[in-house]
Amino acid sequence: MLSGGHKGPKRGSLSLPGTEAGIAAMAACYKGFDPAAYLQYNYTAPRADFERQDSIVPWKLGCLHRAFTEGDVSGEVLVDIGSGPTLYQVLSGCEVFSKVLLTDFLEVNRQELKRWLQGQGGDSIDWTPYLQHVCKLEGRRYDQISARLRLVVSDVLPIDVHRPQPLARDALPSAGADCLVSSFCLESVSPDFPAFKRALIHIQGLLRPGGHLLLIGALGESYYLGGPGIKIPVVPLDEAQVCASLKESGFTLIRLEVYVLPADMRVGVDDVSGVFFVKARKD
Ligand SMILES: Nc1ncnc2c1ncn2[C@@H]1O[C@H](CN(CCC[C@H]2CNCc3c2ccc(Cl)c3Cl)CC[C@H](N)C(=O)O)[C@@H](O)[C@H]1O
Repeated sequence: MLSGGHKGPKRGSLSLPGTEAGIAAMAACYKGFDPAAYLQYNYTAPRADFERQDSIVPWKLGCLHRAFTEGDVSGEVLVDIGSGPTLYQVLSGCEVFSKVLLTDFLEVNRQELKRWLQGQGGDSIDWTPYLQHVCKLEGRRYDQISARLRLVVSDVLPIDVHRPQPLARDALPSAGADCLVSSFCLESVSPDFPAFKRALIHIQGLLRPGGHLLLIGALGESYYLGGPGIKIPVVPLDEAQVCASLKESGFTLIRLEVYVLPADMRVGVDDVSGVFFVKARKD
């Protein structure tokens, strides 16, 4: 109960003053997000150096490749939560699923993805090295993987993980998606740890029971640059908080892998110290 006998709103609702203000403040931070700069910061060398085993992007692609192809992940519908202007998250998944949905909060990011999918050129980044790397991992042909991606990615939808219903109602089958992938989203869009945990519960609701969650995130990060001078606060997480949040939101952890950033991967665009990869299943 709030002071003075005033009956406060029920716990965990969006209408808690601090929560609503914090979520609005995060949305305001994202107004200046610059997809081209963001891609430059995180998706070129050294963070995306395919000649280096200890580069972040090859590590992420390896985790996703193993998780999608070890035989337990199956179904029709894969949703990527908070895609940003990137599609590396679904390169392995697009071979397993016949319907892939990309999602983001910002129109500028959705436009970036739609542009690549239409194949008319003018992209902010050349995804060729990414597709070639995954082809090598999976023994697939380059022209086959890009055609497959354009075939199965059926939409790029707006999403807000702070809403109990993050997607439009008709976006998914009534049973939910068969698999979710989400990379660096929840901790980078939440004002605090309670909001991170609520967002995890919201996306859990998008998944059918027995469906899989492949979650990539930052450890020990407090900010990142979403563009020149666009400093976005991040909820600093440790492994214990990640594992506890998964358990609390109705997931069984299958595997947790951790990558510790070598010094030369710290390039001044954030203060992230590690990256986690989680494979989990909805109870
Ligand atoms: N309410 C909201 N609801 C839903 N989605 C929202 C909301 N609000 C904002 N978004 C959207 O989330 C997306 C977060 N986005 C940037 C953070 C990553 C960044 C910072 N942390 C360390 C790190 C990063 C990137 C690479 C590497 Cl290697 C590292 Cl270490 C992830 C994009 C993509 N998935 C990626 O993997 O790069 C963004 O596109 C928003 O538009």
